[in-house]
Amino acid sequence: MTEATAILNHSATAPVAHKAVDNTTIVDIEKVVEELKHTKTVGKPLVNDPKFACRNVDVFYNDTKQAIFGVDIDIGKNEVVSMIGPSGCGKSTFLRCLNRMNDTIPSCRVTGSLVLDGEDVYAKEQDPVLLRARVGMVFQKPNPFPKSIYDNVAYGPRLHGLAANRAELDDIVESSLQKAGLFKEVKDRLQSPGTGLSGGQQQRLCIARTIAVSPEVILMDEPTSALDPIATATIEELIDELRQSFTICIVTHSMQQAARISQRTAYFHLGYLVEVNDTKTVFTNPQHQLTENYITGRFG
Ligand SMILES: Nc1ncnc2c1ncn2[C@@H]1O[C@H](COP(=O)(O)OP(=O)(O)OP(=O)(O)O)[C@@H](O)[C@H]1O
Repeated sequence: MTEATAILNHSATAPVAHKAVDNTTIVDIEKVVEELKHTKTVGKPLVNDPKFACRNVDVFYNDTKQAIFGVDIDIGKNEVVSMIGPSGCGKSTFLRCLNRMNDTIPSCRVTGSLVLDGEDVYAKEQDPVLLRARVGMVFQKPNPFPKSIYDNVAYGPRLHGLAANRAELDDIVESSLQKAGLFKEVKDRLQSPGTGLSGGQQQRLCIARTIAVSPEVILMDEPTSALDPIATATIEELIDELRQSFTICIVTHSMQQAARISQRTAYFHLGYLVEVNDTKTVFTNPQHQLTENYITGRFG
């Protein structure tokens, strides 16, 4: 158990002071917003030689609702960054900026700069389909295509012409299933429907499908929230292995999960990026009062 996890476990069993509604726990949202407007993100939002460099990112829905305010953050190579914060604070909205998934929401507008290995993700010449192969995404609910296990994984390589022949495609399918920790369980039924697998297996199939196009970054939006603890543990182990080859950003509601799997953790609040730091620091010595309130369960 990591120190950060131990502290979290302790706070989960500590007296639940946060449940008492008294003057110390009532949050004056307007005051908080006013403060956040004038405060820079604390901790270590930037890294040397980032994979992703995001600067002054704002996101609007319907031009009237601003969901993300001036976010500056780097995502380092081969690191897992967790994004945590209360419901509605903008974690998923920000994650979706990284591979332009927000383009699929007509009312959504993103401004600022998001640079992947020196390339502007929002440049006119950027093809979002190719971008999403480089920056893959795994969703909350496993969403295999209504196709065989084999065809789920082969879908992306076929679309992007990554295999010259059937043998190459077979190799990509097998190695992707291997990396996703699923091959042994499905090798004798590759032609069976992907939807016939258990929830945890389906999520690993979706991870295999993402890996099959050799992405550089994998975005995960609450990838284990629909899974039982055993399937969750399997995916968490997998994330740790995948970090050797990929950069990973994960949105999670589980602080224990963030503590277990990520090197840095980013705390969002009301659309502002309040704090980013080494995961251990965030959970053992948070620098911002709002982060501390959240991790000790005062709100969220
Ligand atoms: N398609 C949309 N249209 C309008 N507003 C939206 C849309 N999607 C999200 N929002 C709003 O943007 C804000 C941020 O939402 P988002 O889903 O990014 O938060 P979140 O932190 O991921 O929340 P949760 O943890 O509950 O999933 C919220 O106020 C939400 O209501």
